[in-house]
Amino acid sequence: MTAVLSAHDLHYAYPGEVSALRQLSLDIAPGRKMAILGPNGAGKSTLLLHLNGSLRPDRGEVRLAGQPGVYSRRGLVHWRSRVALVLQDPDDQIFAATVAEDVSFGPLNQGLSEAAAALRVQAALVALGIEDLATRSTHMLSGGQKKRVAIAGAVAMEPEILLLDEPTAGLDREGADQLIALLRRLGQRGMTLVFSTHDIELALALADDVALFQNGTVLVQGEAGALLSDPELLATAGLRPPVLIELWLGATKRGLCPPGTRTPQSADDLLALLSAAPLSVAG
Ligand SMILES: Nc1ncnc2c1ncn2[C@@H]1O[C@H](COP(=O)(O)OP(=O)(O)OP(=O)(O)O)[C@@H](O)[C@H]1O
Repeated sequence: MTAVLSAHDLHYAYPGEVSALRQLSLDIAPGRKMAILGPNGAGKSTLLLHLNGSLRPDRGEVRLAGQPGVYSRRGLVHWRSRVALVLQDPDDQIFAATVAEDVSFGPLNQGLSEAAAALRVQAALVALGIEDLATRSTHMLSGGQKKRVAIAGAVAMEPEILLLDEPTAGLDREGADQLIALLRRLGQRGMTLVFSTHDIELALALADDVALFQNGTVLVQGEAGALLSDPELLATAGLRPPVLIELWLGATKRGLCPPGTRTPQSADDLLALLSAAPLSVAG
């Protein structure tokens, strides 16, 4: 399998700073949802900025479908039409006067006609559940609304790969749940998703794959179910398994869950496993 996007031995230091990325290698498989999981300051945002060519590594290489990234103006337009990035702070991303204008920026920049861009805008606003905000001034939005507008702007570009920096930060529970559902739908349509988070529960709920990040490098990457249910491995990154996994591991140890089953990703998954256990053991 060729990675759709990959990083090879990246090194990067901000001007005057100690290094933010070191010896970082990562493979992103097509059509998968990957969590970049790590604590504050680990370098997650810096990595995402490299993955769409916004930052250029001091050493190493980012490859798009196996080809080295091209940093010329034309190369970057092509790169960013395939790999869209949603920044952590929507105020860094939104600059047009109205929501519809802002969301149309990407498609128009891709060379679409006004009419084709308008269709993309409408579809993205519907997908994010914010079609009623189309004509609103971007200055008059709440933080959560701005976040959705920023995501709509990226979705409207119909990228192959969508990078999201802390996508649920600043959203309330309902907003976060809606966003997770949307990202799952985009994943089902074949879009590759890469999101950074320090929230291990979000990684479990959404990711197929996880890259454990610490001090500017990837400690390990692997399938989410296996990685998030390995307490020793997680401890090396200063993390504990998600609560659901701790319950599942404890229940399996006590014979309340059949061994060797798939890692549960939700409370419903765990309840199904518990109800499948033989009554004589469970009782
Ligand atoms: N613009 C910048 N100039 C200088 N140093 C920076 C800049 N942005 C980030 N850094 C430094 O680079 C390192 C990695 O930061 P980065 O924002 O990539 O981490 P992160 O894992 O995304 O953190 P968080 O979860 O807090 O967003 C940190 O030490 C940070 O202080």
